[in-house]
Amino acid sequence: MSTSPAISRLPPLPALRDFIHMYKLQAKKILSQNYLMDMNITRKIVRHAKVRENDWVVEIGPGPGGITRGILESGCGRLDVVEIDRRFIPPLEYVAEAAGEGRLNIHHENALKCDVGEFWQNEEHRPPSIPWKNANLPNMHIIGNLPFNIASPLVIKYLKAMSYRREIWKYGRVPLTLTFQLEVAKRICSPIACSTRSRISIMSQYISEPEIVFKIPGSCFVPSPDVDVGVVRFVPRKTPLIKAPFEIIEKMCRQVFHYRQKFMIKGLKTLYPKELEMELSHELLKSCRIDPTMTSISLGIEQFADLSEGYYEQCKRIPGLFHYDYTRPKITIENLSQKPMPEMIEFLDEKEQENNVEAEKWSLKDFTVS
Ligand SMILES: C[S@@+](CC[C@H](N)C(=O)[O-])C[C@H]1O[C@@H](n2cnc3c(N)ncnc32)[C@H](O)[C@@H]1O
Repeated sequence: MSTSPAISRLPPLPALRDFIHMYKLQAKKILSQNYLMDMNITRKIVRHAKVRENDWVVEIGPGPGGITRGILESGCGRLDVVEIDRRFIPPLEYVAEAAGEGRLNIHHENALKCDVGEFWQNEEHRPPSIPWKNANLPNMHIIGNLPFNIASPLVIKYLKAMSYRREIWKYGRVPLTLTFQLEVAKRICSPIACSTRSRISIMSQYISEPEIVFKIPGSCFVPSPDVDVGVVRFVPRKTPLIKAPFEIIEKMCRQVFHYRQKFMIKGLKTLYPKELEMELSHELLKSCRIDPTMTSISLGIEQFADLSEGYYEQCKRIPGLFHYDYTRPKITIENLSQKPMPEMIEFLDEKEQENNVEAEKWSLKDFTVS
C-alpha cells in the first residue's frame, strides 16, 4: 500500500444525504446503524480527538462516511477504516478516490477480530513510535461512532491490547475517541461511590484516563436511537495503576461488582471454591486492609490494585485457582491446574522508571544519613 506524504484536504463530495440515496444505504437495525448526517457534529468529534495535520487515523465503522469526511478534512496523512457491512464499500471507495492516492484505505473486516496495528506495520512513512513513558502521544488515533452492540466488547478488547502494549499500542500511547450510549459513557468515567460505578469504570480508569468530551442528543442520528450518546476520549496512562495481568483485574472486577448492593465480600468469595472461600477471601482482605462490609462502588482504584495484586499472588501459589468458575463448581481447581495463567509483562521503561524512583530514594537517604 503506498502512502503519499503530500497532504491534500478533501475536495467537494455529494452531500451525505444524497450519498445515502445514491447507494441505497438504509440503516440495518441488526448492525445498530445510526448515522451521523450533521457534518458540524462529525467535525466536532474529530476536533475533540485532537487530530492534527499529517496524523494517521483508524476509524471503526465508517458507514456512509460522515466522520470519515471530517477526518480527511482535518488534513490527516492517512486514514484506515474498518467496516463490516459490504454495502458501504463502494461509497467509501468513491471518497477514497477523491481523497487522493493511498490516503483512505478500506478494510472490509470485523473490528472485533482485527488487529488495526497491522495496517501500518510495514509502512515507512508511519509517524514515529513514542515510548510510553514520554509525555507526548504518537501522532496516531482510533476514532469511531460505534454500533451499540459492539461498543463494550470492543472497548474491552482495546483496553486489553493497551495493557499489553499490543496491536496499535506497540507504537505508543495512542488515544481512542469513541461514542457510547450516554449511560455506558457515564459508567466508563464514573467516580467512586456513584451509582454508575461498575466493572468498566475500573477497567478503563486503571489503564487510561477516560473523559466524556461532549454529548450528542439521540435526535442527531438517523434513525434516532431512544438514548443520547457520549463521546469518550481515552488517553492511555504512562503507567497503569494496577500491577497485575489484565485478565486477573477483569476477573476481580467482574466478581466484586457481581452483587452491587451487598457487602463486597459476597462477590469476592465467588473467586474461590466453597471449601477455600472463607480462608482465602479473609486472607486477601486482611492483607489489603479492606473492610468486608464495604460495597463494590465505594472501593477506590487503589483498593482494586491491592485486591488484584493479592489475588494474583494467590493464583500463582494455588494452581488452577485463576480458572475456577463458581458457576461450574464440579470443575475443581485440581482439574484446572494444568491450564496456563496469564503472566505479567514487565516493560523496560516501567522498570527504568521504578529504578529512577529507587535511585532518588537512595540518594536522598545517603544525603540525610551523612
Ligand atoms: C452507528 S453506525 C455509524 C456509522 C458512521 N460512522 C456514522 O457516524 O454515521 C456503526 C457502523 O459500524 C459498522 N459495524 C457494525 N459492526 C461492526 C464490526 N463488528 N466491525 C466493523 N464495523 C462494524 C456498521 O455497519 C455501521 O456502519
